[in-house]
Amino acid sequence: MEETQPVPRVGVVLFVLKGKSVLLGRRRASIGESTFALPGGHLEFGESFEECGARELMEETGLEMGKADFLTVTNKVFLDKSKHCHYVIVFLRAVLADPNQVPQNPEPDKCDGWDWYDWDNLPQPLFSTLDEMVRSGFNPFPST
Ligand SMILES: Nc1nc2c([nH]c(=O)n2[C@H]2C[C@H](O)[C@@H](COP(=O)(O)OP(=O)(O)OP(=O)(O)O)O2)c(=O)[nH]1
Ligand SMILES: [Mg+2]
Repeated sequence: MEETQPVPRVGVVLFVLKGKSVLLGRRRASIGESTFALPGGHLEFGESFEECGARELMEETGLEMGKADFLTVTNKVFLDKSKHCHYVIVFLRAVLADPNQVPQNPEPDKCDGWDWYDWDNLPQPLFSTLDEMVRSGFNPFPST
């Protein structure tokens, strides 16, 4: 039988911003279990980064994405417990199509729920990639 070699995967992750707040949810997933993370997921065949971000946001929170811009990219190997993965993650900054939309939690097996958190008072623990970005001084807000 042919053996499948592990390969790097591409993820698209969103900093959804509202005022000075960012949308986070506590993960229920093997990587980053119980940590606060941004919405996002795996890029599917043929998708643009924006299409992937909008699809993942809708699937995970029921929210409709508005304008989105490229922010940064990371290249990270996760050696979590028994699961080893390698991700290239494209981070987008996004706003909601309608800022009055309220996040839902259609995937309760994957997330405890979504809420807005002040950037200057983020919850802990943060998902490792996000934690590293915050510690390095990364700021997703547009410079005025
Ligand atoms: N959702 C999310 N993923 C992140 C963040 N930072 C980061 O490096 N990632 C990486 C690790 C994740 O395993 C990978 C893909 O995101 P995900 O696990 O949410 O993927 P998904 O929604 O498609 O999940 P699934 O359907 O496979 O369960 O992106 C983050 O803040 N949020
Ligand atoms: Mg996800």
